[in-house]
Order: sequence, then structure tokens, then C-alpha cells
Amino acid sequence: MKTDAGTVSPTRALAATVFAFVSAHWVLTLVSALVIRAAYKRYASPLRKYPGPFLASFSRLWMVKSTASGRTHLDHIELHRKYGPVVRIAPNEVSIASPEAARTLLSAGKRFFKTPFYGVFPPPENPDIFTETREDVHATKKRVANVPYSMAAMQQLSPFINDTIEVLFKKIDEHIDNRRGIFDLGAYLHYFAFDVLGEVAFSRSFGFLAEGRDVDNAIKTIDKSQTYNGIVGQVPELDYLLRRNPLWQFIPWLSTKNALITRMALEEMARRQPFDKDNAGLLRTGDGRRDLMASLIQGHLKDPERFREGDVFAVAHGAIFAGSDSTASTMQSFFWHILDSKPVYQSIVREIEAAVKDGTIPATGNISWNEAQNLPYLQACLKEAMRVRPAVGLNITRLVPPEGAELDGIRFPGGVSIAANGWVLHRDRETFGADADLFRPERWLEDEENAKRMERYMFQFGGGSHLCIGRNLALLEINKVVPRLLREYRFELAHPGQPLRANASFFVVQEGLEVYVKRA
Ligand code: HEM
Repeated sequence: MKTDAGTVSPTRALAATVFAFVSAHWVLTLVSALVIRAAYKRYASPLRKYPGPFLASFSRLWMVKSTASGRTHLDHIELHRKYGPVVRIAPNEVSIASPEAARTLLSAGKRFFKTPFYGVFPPPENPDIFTETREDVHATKKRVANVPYSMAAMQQLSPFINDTIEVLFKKIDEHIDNRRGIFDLGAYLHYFAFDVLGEVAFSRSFGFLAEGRDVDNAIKTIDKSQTYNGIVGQVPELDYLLRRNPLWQFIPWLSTKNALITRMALEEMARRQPFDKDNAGLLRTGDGRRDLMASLIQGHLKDPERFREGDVFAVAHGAIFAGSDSTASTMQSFFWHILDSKPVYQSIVREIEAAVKDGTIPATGNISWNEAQNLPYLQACLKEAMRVRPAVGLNITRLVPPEGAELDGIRFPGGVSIAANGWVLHRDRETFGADADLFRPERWLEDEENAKRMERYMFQFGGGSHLCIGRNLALLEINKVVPRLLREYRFELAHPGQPLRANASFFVVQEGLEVYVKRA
């Protein structure tokens, strides 16, 4: 364009030249822009001093790739062995290996808040206790939910667990009586954990045990959804293009709206309407049992403004997602480890037999929580299984508060993400000993003081204000079913020495725990 005087303005001339260059060399321009952006991310960040994979220093691709591989827990162990205690795993994120640092990171009141990773877990429009990232809202919801999740309340749920144990034992007996050979104990423990939660949450069994299969592919659907959450959670903005995109629901195999578990939760919500003080607790059979949904409805009736109807649904429904794969994975790890080592298995069987003989545990029928606590070797094996194979395989990630913070002597700037992975933390040799990689239950029994110290650095249930709300239920369930299985049956691995197949979506979902089983 010409000026009044008929000459071209220098600015316009420059713009025209740049435009012409970009049009002619757009590939080169795009590549250069990406390189500059990557270099900026790599070098301008205060995290540049920390080592890590090259890809991770300028993009989140390393995290996406590692999560998609299903073995991110193992990747993180390798990373820390290679690079040391603080590793840069994304431009704005480091992973830490120090259990002391992790304790501070997860402590209540230190203001390390959840990252947007959690916002990807459904339903984003109505977060539950796990997915809520606003700390004040989370605290309100958790206060209400803490009541039905307390150990006292859980003890009242024992009859639900007992009923489910009976179904499991009937299936094992049928298997033995019909001489069916290899028994997929891992799958049945998975069905058991899901059915217990159906009973506990809605007074309804999902029927996995009774049918001996994944009815309606419900478990697969949850696992697929968790895989999506884990991967997309690494780049949460992508969720707007994918699951939060209105077109997503038209892709039938991706939508979870009609999944068995969601359908059941919705049916139960509808069946219990209208919520009122008289009937909220005692709905199913008039036998006085109060399930989780009933207790949450009571919480809602007490404070309808702060714990809304939608929260009742979200928390009860979320319990199935948070509590089933996690509990199943823990039991599978426990069984695999004790069966993989003949001396360990023999010690545990000896302990159970002696406990029956001296009346510590009953010879038949249910075993109570308190009775199971009197089996120290079994308890040590359980703790050790949760140490070497914690059920959560992905990182637990928190944001450093804006003013920055110190973790185990290292100062981190505000706004960066800090990741802690249980598989890494639980292998810390200073805390757990030079043989921390090994499954060795005796470490919990050798020295009481040391056992207490190790206990402080166990993260299988997370920590601080986000400590797992379902841990009492999970531990109760495990302590009721595991000693009873060990008392009544004898197991042998069908494929000795073959490790479990493990895929970390959020939880480490495991397969391959196949055994020969006979009556004790
Ligand atoms: C052995 C079984 C279980 C393990 C290993 C486990 C593990 C964990 C871990 C590590 C966290 C913290 C996650 C984080 O901060 O990112 C967590 C949180 C949570 N878990 Fe569990 N869990 C188990 C069973 C259950 C059960 C049975 C339920 C419910 C019925 C449950 C419900 C929850 C909820 C709602 C949260 C979020 C707590 C919060 O943020 O305040 N979990 N769990």
C-alpha cells in the first residue's frame, strides 16, 4: 500500500514480506515455531536443572506415552534409578522419590492442591470426593461422607460382606467338586470386590460372582474408562475435545451412560425418591441394614445445601470406581506373593492352623476384623504386598502453592506440579532397607520401632486431607475374606514363577492369578 506521498510504509512493507515468506515456507516456519516453543519450555523453566528424559523437558508426551504403555509405575522406578531423587517428567512437573518429601506433599494444611488431572474423571459436571479439586468444596463433601465410611459404620456393613463371601465360597466349592482344574482366583477376587461394593453401596449385588463372569462387560467398561482418564488426565485440556465434547455420547462404545453400574446407581436413586427422614436409611428388606447410599441420603437431609442430591449419587457411584479395582488388585498381589514363595506360604498356613487350634480364630464360619488382627504373619504379608505392589500405579500429583514450598530440603517454585508414585516411594532403601525391592514380610516383624517408622512412609492409601476414605472398608473386606480362604482351602500357583500381567490405568489392574485349589 502507498502513503499519501506515494511511498510504502515500512511497517506494512515488513508485514507483507513476512507474510510472503511464511506463505512460501510455511512448513519451515511451523517447525521453527515448534522448536522455539520447545526450547523455551525446556530452558526457561525453573525446573531446567532437574534431569529426566529429553522428551519430558519440552512436552507432556513422555507422560502420555508412559501412561498409555500401562507400565508407568515401572517406568518411574527406572527413571529414579537412572536420574536420582528428583526427575523432570514434564516441562512443569517433577517426580520425587523421597518418602519424607511425599509426606509433606500430601499433608493436610500444607496447601498442595490437586492438579487438573483429577477433573478428567467423570462426572466432571458433578465431582465426587476423589475428583473434586476445589479444596473447600472437597472438605465439605468429605465431612459428610466420613460418617458412613468410619470403621464403626463399616462394621455394620459386615453382613453385606459376609453374604458375598458365602457366594464366593460356593463357587470355589463347585469348582473343586466338579474337578475343573485351574481356577482363576484373580478373576474371582475381582468379582468379589465389585459385588461387595454393589452390596455396600446400593444393597445390590452386581451378580459377577453368581454368574462367574464380567456381566455386561461392566468391569471392562470401567477399566476402559480408567485408561482414558489416566492418559487424557496427562493433558486435561484434551478432555474438552473428547469426552466433554457433545458428540462423544453418540459413539456407543465410548459412552458409559448405559453401563451396568451407572444404570444401577441411577435406578437406586430413583427408587428411593422422595428422600425423607423416615425411610432414607432402611430401604431394602426391612432387616435394618443401612447401605452407603442410605447414609449419604441422611447426610444430604441434614445439610441439603452443602451436600446435594447430586452428591449422593456422585459419592455412591464413585465408590464403585475407586473401591473395586483397588481392593481386587491388593488381594491379587497378596495371593501372588504368598503363593510364589513356598516358605512364606507354609508360614502363613502354619499360623492359621495354630490360630484355629488355640481358638484365636474360629474353626468354621466368619472371621471378624479383631480376630484377623491376631494373625501377625498374615498382617505382615498384607502390608508387604501393599508396599511392593501398591494398588495405585499412576502418580499422585499436587500443585506447589503460589508462594513456593520446600520438600525434604528442596525449594520448589509456586505453580509447578510434584508427582509421587507409591511404587517408587515404597522402594526407598533408607526407609525400607537395602532389600526394599524384595517381598520379605519378616521386615515388619523384626523390630517394632522400625516397623512403626516404615509405616509412616507407606502411601498405598495416599495421605493428608485426601487419604483414601474407603480404606476401612477395603481392609475390613480383605481381613474377612483372606484368612477364611487360607483356612478353608489350599492353593498352588498354576504357573509358578510367572508374574501377574499388570496394566496401570489409575489402579494396577492385574490378570493371571491362576491356581490349583483343594480343601484344607
Ligand atoms: C485396597 C484398596 C484401596 C486402595 C489401595 C486405595 C487407594 C487410594 C489412594 C492411594 C487414594 C489417594 C489418591 C490421590 O490422592 O490421588 C485414594 C483415595 C480415595 N479412595 Fe481409595 N483405595 C482403596 C479402596 C477404596 C474403597 C473401597 C473406596 C470406596 C468405597 C475408596 C474410595 C476412595 C475415595 C473416594 C478417594 C478420594 C479421597 C479424597 O480425595 O479425599 N477407596 N484411595
